[in-house]
Amino acid sequence: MTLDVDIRKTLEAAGRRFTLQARFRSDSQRVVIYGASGAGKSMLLKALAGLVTPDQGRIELGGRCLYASAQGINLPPQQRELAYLFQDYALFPHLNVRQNIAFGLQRGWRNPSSQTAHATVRHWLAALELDTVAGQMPHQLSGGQRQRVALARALAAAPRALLLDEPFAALDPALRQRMRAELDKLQRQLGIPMLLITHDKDDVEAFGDHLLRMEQGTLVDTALELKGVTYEG
Ligand SMILES: Nc1ncnc2c1ncn2[C@@H]1O[C@H](COP(=O)(O)OP(=O)(O)OP(=O)(O)O)[C@@H](O)[C@H]1O
Repeated sequence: MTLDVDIRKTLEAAGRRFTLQARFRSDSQRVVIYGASGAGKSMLLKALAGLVTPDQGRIELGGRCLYASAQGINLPPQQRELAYLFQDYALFPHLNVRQNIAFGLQRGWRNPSSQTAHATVRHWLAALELDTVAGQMPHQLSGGQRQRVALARALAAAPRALLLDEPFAALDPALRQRMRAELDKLQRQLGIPMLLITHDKDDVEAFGDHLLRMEQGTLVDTALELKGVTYEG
């Protein structure tokens, strides 16, 4: 699936100005955006998801226009069919594992029953080895389990692509390695395109089939750099 992005956004706060400029095109199933803290990675991911509106530009995924300032197109997040995995997983603390996953299924379904036994929920509980903790609340889970629940909730909605914000940052080093291997396997099984932002070189090695570097708000396509193509931002 081709992701085609050309956006610009300027933010100003306390006399400081930050400009995000991102232009890239990728057919890769595994895109990694690498950069230091504050470089603008999260802002780019949020712009793709529809959580931040660029000042100008366009975003296309698989030939479908998600945003185009010139045409006044700006699909709301729920119509973009993208799953967003937040750095802290953002699980609903008052819902158990089964309910959290069910929440991903039906937009606007605010209160799924605790006995929800929807086939899709069962599928994702099994796929991510969460059967035994299905009735537990998020605070009763380990870090790795929490991440799996967030992934299951994201994937239950059958998104067209998965956006991951520092997916392993909240885990201790040993678990990080294991969860990296699990995500690697899952992504290959599902064949779902994913775009991951990180400042961790190990994530780049594991998932960076197409690597882009974010530097002070500007995106540099390392594939083009290697080919000697000048990037104009
Ligand atoms: N609402 C805002 N108003 C003004 N500036 C902002 C706002 N939100 C973020 N910024 C600035 O935009 C820049 C990019 O922030 P962003 O969160 O995208 O960085 P990041 O690369 O994801 O960093 P990290 O890895 O620490 O999450 C930062 O310098 C930040 O200070």
